Amino acid sequence: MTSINDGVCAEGAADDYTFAIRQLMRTRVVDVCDTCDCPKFDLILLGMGPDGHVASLFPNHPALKESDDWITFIVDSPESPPERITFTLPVINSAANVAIVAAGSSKADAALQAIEGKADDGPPLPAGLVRPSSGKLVWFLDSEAASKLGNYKFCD
Ligand SMILES: O=C(O)[C@H](O)[C@@H](O)[C@H](O)[C@H](O)COP(=O)(O)O
Repeated sequence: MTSINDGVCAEGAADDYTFAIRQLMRTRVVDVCDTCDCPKFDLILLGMGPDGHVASLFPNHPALKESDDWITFIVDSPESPPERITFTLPVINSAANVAIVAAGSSKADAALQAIEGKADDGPPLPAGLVRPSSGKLVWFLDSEAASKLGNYKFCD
């Protein structure tokens, strides 16, 4: 378990967390992605906000485009707390397995847009940008969160 250093600023915490992950890769606790230098986690488990954010990657935020750093920081999160650190999309998309869990009707529009890309013409939601390059993505939705999806078979 690697905890976030909350005794430093967000930028320092992101650097410390990156260092910790690098150590885990050196000691082979965490694999390296086959196609890039990112860590390859066995499983990344994500919640999704009603706005479609995952991790602390919010819609239209520049952190969504971060492609150099494994872990980045933000100081202007639209949700409290404003200062956060987050895995970047390249790390999430390097995982062997990614699970996104969403429950409740407040997630229905974002689930539709992320999974089917249909809700509006805006840019893709962060959750819709989760596309593991060689891993598996599984969504876990309750019936309310899945209520706007078409053509899906649901298990009980
Ligand atoms: O501070 C945050 O960014 C949120 O707490 C968050 O990331 C959360 O995981 C989702 O909003 C889904 O949460 P629920 O599944 O509990 O609705």
